[in-house]
Amino acid sequence: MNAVKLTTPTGPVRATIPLASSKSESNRALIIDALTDFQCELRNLSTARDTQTMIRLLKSDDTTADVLDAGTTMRFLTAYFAVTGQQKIMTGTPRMCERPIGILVDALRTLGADITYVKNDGYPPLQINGFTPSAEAKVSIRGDVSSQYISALLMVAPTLPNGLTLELTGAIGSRPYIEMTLEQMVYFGADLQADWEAKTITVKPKPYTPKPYAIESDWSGASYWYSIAALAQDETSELELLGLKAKSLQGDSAIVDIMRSLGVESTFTDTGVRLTKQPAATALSWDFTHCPDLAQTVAVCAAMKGVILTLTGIESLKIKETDRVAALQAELQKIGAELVEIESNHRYEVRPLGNQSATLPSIETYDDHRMAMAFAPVAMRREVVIEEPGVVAKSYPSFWEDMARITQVQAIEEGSNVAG
Ligand SMILES: O=C(O)C1=C[C@@H](OP(=O)(O)O)[C@@H](O)[C@H](O)C1
Ligand SMILES: C=C(OP(=O)(O)O)C(=O)O
Repeated sequence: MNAVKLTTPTGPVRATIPLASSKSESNRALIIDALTDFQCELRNLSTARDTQTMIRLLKSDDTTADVLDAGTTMRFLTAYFAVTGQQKIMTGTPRMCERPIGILVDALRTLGADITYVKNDGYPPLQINGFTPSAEAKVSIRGDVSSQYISALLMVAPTLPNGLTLELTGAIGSRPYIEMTLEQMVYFGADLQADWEAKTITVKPKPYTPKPYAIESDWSGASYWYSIAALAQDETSELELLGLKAKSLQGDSAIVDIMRSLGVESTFTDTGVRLTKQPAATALSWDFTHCPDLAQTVAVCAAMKGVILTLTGIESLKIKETDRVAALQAELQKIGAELVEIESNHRYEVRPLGNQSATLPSIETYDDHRMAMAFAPVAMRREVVIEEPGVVAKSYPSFWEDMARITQVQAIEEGSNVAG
């Protein structure tokens, strides 16, 4: 087995963490840059595999674009290649080919794209054959499956001859990601209007203006450090996370509010944010509709702290890198907690059972970077093994190097006994 064993630190946990930059902001900036013929100067692009894959595919003349496991790369490039009239086969990992894309393909077809499915209707791989702009400039689209379809359409909208009006139907999930898209578009000169009451977004046809753009550090990646601060046993522990701003485009900056209840105080500085410890609540309810990527972090943190956590808005977790609800249910048991469904597909509860087993827990990661990083902070309370640690490369390649700043990260070779 390929794994890492994490040791429990003795004494206060103190470190300055550089963090990866946001793959969400990076991938949007890259699409907009491509639409300006690569005239923007993008600074601090993410080293995340999802972003590096986007860079590689934007430069490639290959007819097959393999996005690996990168959801934004799949959705954003499908819209970009379609409206720029490129012939491409879009594919990815087996899991990517189980993640739905029919809602985006239907919308692009309405706008004039010729797209066919290579295997299963509604799922990658897809073949993009060309684009004949239709007179239609209005599209209705569901808002409750993935906001990435909406962001993908919005970013290409200024290049359409008649612009685009999107009518969002049903509940809207991950809204801060749509707002991030709109803010980046406006920065690059887009003319648009969003009416959240009427659930309508209108984008005028108008070319983007090339400009320099600097990407912020990743708040989703920061969440693991918040969990580490919350679980650190020494009350004088202190972490500084570099490159984060109080006013962020990223909805996952909600971790500041969530972690206040779990015992972490945030102080913003000129260089980032300083985390210190404060008393924690014994129970917490949180709606993750608009910050789904934080759910695993908070669930594991609550389980280890003995906090009863009620989670709502986690339906979309089932169609991400893995079924994250099922993965959490299986792995939380190994650290003496359970994730119980209270109300069908809507309300869940993390119940810490308080019976930590003496056996060293070995956490499976299901090809999901967030499973690895969400469970790593367990090491603040007890030794833990994280299997297939390389999964972190999707969003935060230097995660284990950063972990080594605060604790011992021991690589475990294939076939060795981890029970020691
Ligand atoms: O637009 C984005 O950058 C993202 C949107 C979210 O996906 P959904 O909109 O599918 O929830 C989030 O989970 C993902 O990690 C990144
Ligand atoms: C869901 C995620 O990414 P994507 O959907 O872009 O693969 C994530 O990073 O947690």
